[in-house]
Amino acid sequence: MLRLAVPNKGALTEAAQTILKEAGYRARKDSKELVVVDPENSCELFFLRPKDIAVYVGEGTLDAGITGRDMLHDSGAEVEEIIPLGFGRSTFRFAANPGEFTSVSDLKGRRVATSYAGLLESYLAEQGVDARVIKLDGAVETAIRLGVADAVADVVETGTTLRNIGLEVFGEPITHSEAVLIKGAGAEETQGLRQLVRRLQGVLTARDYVMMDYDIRAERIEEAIALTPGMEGPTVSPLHREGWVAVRAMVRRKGHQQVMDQLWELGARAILVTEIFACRI
Ligand SMILES: Nc1ncnc2c1ncn2[C@@H]1O[C@H](COP(=O)(O)OP(=O)(O)OP(=O)(O)O)[C@@H](O)[C@H]1O
Ligand SMILES: O=P(O)(O)OC[C@H]1O[C@H](OP(=O)(O)OP(=O)(O)O)[C@H](O)[C@@H]1O
Ligand SMILES: [Mg+2]
Repeated sequence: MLRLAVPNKGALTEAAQTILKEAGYRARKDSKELVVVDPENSCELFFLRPKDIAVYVGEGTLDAGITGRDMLHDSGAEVEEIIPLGFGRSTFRFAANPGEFTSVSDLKGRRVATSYAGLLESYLAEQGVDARVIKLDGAVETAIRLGVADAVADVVETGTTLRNIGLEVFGEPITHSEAVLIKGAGAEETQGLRQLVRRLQGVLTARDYVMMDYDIRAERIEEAIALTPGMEGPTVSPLHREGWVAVRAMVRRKGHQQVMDQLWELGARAILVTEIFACRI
């Protein structure tokens, strides 16, 4: 039985559920369901607070989990990243009233509010800056206006929250984050976990690629293959038309319209693009 931790609340919840569903695992019926047993996949899904997930996985009570990279660093748990999952992208940054600070070294002796104290403390120590860390649970941006802190260190995605309260980022980003699949540091990858990883990689590839089919004159095939090299090499089949071949290859979704334009210029016709629903590469 694979025991997997999934965020039950917050920014990662919906996307984590979607990717697991696309990978063939059972979804929960409503947000009050805390454990879902999925006998068909020999899996139990535990819906937990995203910040607690690294702790459970690090303690070895759960085999794997989906959490944010920033959260896993913050927890200090003995876990390792298996694969990045491509959603929940954010940066973790300092912010303050405009013009007040320009770099982390300006924070010496000042108060910095955050809900990621572990991450912030280790960054400040690394930078050799002695500042006071004020631990808050959330909505930390307000701490400056309320006089509890001189600066904040928080998750920034679009920057809207900061703008709304009149704060500006300063200094280098502390870390870049996205959702990741984690397991206990040095823990053995069970058959169930290997299957989960393969399925998730399949979903990620299916999201990143499209399938492209086209017909082209045989003498232009090498130029066409240079544009659509595929994974192992494209499938080239004879066409029931003298001097023409049919080509099928996986192409990166991003930029596939440009590839179609270039193929058209080479004389390719009947260029079709279809979604890949699932795959194992
Ligand atoms: N607006 C956002 N856009 C993208 N990712 C985000 C955003 N806010 C948070 N994240 C990321 O999502 C993960 C979980 O953060 P989230 O804010 O959901 O948890 P939390 O603060 O513990 O929960 P809650 O906000 O419910 O108290 C983190 O890795 C964080 O980087
Ligand atoms: O740059 P933005 O797109 O505005 O996103 C960043 C905001 O999103 C998160 O807040 P969340 O909703 O999780 O509330 P919290 O602060 O209580 O955790 C984060 O803590 C920031 O406040
Ligand atoms: Mg939050």
